[in-house]
Amino acid sequence: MMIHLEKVEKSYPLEGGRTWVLRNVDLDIGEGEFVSVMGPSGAGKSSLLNVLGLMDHDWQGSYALDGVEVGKLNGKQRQALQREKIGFIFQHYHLIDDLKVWENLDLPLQYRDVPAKERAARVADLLDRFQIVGKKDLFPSQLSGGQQQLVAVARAVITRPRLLLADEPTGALHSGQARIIMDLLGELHGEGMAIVQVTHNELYANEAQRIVRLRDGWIEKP
Ligand SMILES: Nc1ncnc2c1ncn2[C@@H]1O[C@H](COP(=O)(O)OP(=O)(O)OP(=O)(O)O)[C@@H](O)[C@H]1O
Repeated sequence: MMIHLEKVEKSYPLEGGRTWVLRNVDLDIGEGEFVSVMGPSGAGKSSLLNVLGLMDHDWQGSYALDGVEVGKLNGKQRQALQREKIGFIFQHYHLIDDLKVWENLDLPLQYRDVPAKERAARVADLLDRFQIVGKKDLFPSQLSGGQQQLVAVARAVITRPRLLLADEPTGALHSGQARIIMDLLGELHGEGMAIVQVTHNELYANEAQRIVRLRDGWIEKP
């Protein structure tokens, strides 16, 4: 199992008690599996993704990623594991405003010491695929919302992570752009990448192999 969650719980303190966000979550995701997470607003979908992506470490229970018990790692080890294995598409794009589009794409490859020639080839390939070659020297603020989301998706996959976590990757996109992203997710899955996508769209959810439904922090039994 690539991901093994057992009795994962998350809550926030609230006057006089706690508000629960994840309840007793047991979840297994296999190597290379493509899973959709659905559920009403506030059900805990983003919270679950943050736990899976090691963005959040303030939870109880057990989470093993490739056999490594994540709760036992310190901050530095968590960051190293995250960098090694996980790509994240955020709901808000988190692009770096003072880097040009191509520099935003290049940066994660620099972190991983990918040689310059290979970096340039991968950046060119994604710009081409996403039909944003003409935007490569612009800054994020000079792009439309949909274009920014495309760049964010490109940045998340450019390092070819083993696990891709996508929080509404098509949320701000018109259907043509959304199709480009869904086709890309399908291809990456075909190449063996494990993908967990949060979506409100039943059609896109069904392109995954399995749908996990959350409600009030609980996983609904199928
Ligand atoms: N810092 C916080 N303090 C208290 N409650 C929080 C905090 N952050 C999130 N929550 C609560 O956690 C619950 C789950 O939020 P989460 O963002 O995971 O939901 P979601 O299913 O992703 O929703 P959406 O579809 O609207 O994005 C919500 O009820 C939210 O109010």
